[in-house]
Amino acid sequence: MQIAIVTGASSGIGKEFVFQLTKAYRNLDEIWVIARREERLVELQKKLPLKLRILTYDLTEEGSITALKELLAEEKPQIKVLVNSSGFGKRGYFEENSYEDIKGMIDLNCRSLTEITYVCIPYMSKGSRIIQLASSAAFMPQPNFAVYSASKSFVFSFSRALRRELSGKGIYVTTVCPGPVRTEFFGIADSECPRPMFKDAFMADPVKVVSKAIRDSHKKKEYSIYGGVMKAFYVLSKAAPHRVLIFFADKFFS
Ligand SMILES: NC(=O)C1=CN([C@@H]2O[C@H](COP(=O)(O)OP(=O)(O)OC[C@H]3O[C@@H](n4cnc5c(N)ncnc54)[C@H](OP(=O)(O)O)[C@@H]3O)[C@@H](O)[C@H]2O)C=CC1
Ligand SMILES: CC(=O)[C@H](N)C(=O)O
Repeated sequence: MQIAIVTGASSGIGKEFVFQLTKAYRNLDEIWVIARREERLVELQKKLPLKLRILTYDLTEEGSITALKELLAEEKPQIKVLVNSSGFGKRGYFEENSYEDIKGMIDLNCRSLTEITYVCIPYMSKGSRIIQLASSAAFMPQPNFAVYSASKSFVFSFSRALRRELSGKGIYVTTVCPGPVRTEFFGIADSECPRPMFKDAFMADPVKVVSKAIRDSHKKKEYSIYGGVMKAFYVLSKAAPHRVLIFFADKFFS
């Protein structure tokens, strides 16, 4: 059985991946979709011809990835694509964030992504793809979004090294680093601290971000950055001293 696995499939970027993978990978037998909101996943199934395996997991809960591991051992599928899209961020100064949110960001964005990748690799082979959702927030430390941006730097760093390690097996890892994308993400992220207004000017369409990510993954690209502004930001984050960028980010953009 050939499958794709998509985490964060109940909303936003993950959900869009499910739609677009159905068209981009014609030989899939199933897409395994992971999120907490089962009703959303059931609704998604109604819109798709391909069978979805609905896995209602809270990935921060002990045992959820063990359940996935056991299911993989039982079904022994060939994983053609893994998309790790579950994630959340909470804006605000570190000491003002609740520790529950801080721990949750690290747990979901870093630990669960790492563990899912680990349990899936044994079921991948030459030509399989891993698509990891990092963010443009990975490019430099961001005051007022400190733990989120650090969690995404982890994803970016881990995934680029993993790409090298897996290249001998013909498994390709692409890290997706979007700027702001119009999804439900901001309902949670901005609930206690509004986002800087300028972000609204760069809000991208998830359809375009995902379409580029799938194209870049097919081209075996190391990373996928949608839009000229975010590409320029990436170059700036490489060229300018982070001390200076962090100062301006805190003063004008937090
Ligand atoms: N939107 C943006 O501007 C950007 C987003 N990103 C990244 O892209 C990824 C997707 O974000 P986006 O689609 O925008 O956000 P959404 O809020 O729209 O989707 C987040 C997804 O993660 C799932 N999720 C959240 N918590 C858990 C949990 N504990 N266990 C299992 N699943 C969970 C949600 O499902 P449910 O609630 O049903 O569990 C949902 O499907 C994230 O990693 C985000 O950091 C990167 C750059 C920009
Ligand atoms: C939420 C994100 O990850 C985005 N890159 C942003 O900085 O708004």
